[in-house]
Amino acid sequence: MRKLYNNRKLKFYIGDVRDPHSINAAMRGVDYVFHAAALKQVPSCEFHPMQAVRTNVLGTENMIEAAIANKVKRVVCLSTDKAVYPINAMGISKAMMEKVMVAASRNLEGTGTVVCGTRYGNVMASRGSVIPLFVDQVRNGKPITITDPNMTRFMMTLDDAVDLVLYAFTNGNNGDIFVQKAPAATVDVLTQAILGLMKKPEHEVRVIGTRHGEKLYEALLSREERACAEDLPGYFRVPADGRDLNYDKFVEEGEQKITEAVEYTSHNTERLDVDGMTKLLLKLDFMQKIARGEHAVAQD
Ligand SMILES: O=c1ccn([C@@H]2O[C@H](COP(=O)(O)OP(=O)(O)O[C@H]3O[C@H](CO)[C@@H](O)[C@H](O)[C@H]3O)[C@@H](O)[C@H]2O)c(=O)[nH]1
Repeated sequence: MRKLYNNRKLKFYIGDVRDPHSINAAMRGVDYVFHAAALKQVPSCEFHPMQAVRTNVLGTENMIEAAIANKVKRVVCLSTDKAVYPINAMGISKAMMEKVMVAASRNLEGTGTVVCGTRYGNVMASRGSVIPLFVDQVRNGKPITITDPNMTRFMMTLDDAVDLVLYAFTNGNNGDIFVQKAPAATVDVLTQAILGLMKKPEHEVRVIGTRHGEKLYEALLSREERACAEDLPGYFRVPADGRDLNYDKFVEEGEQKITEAVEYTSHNTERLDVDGMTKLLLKLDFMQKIARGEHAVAQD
């Protein structure tokens, strides 16, 4: 990376969020932190859950403590839709990461540090994800392996993900979690759109069944969060629950709203058809190259 970017403003450190000393050194003199370090692949976390705890939960605690100690002004933690109603180790560890962030946010008065978070869905064509996998399968003449044609996922471009992080960075109060409103598609629609762009509509497709820890659909907001989320143009803001442990002080407000609220999921958001999915795919440099028959490498 140092050679690739060749920019004197960039400094690279060898370290690990699991090692507090290494991140403390990297945070000296830093104003802002975007915390993206994570074990993010669902099946591998399923087999190694404690590794997910070490990086995603304890690593976040280390990072926030180092940020406070070094008087960092703003910290944005990146989470995932898989943290909502989590069923897999990756999602559970990210849900705990959010809890660590929100709990820390309650004790920051007077420190000058603000911590907030973002939650997003699948970043299209990110490294190790389904789009580059399907493209490789087609190129190598292998069948496309579909888990479940009816499974839906939120679809975001890398630019959308960056916009969300910058939105949180600009607008976040302590403990806020921001979610971007996003369309979704079924795996079947995604497959048809990719095959159409690669001009291989007849390519063999094989259904392999759901992988470890996978959900039929994802949620970006739980019902309880939707009831208290601020509905902003393009985004939702979930404020931290600001109550303390003296629950008897608080009137039971908001229960009616929770009954009426509906979670925000990849099944009930705007649904893309093959045309819509194709248009969205063509926003990606990666897919434009693939559609032209050129070589392309997935982004991180
Ligand atoms: O051979 C395959 C692999 C995947 N899929 C499906 O494609 C969709 C997307 O899969 P994948 O790209 O592996 O992403 P997810 O497992 O949904 O997880 C990604 O998206 C999350 C956001 O939801 C991030 O938090 C994770 O880090 C990231 O790996 C899912 O419905 C899979 O079942 C297939 O049909 N066939």
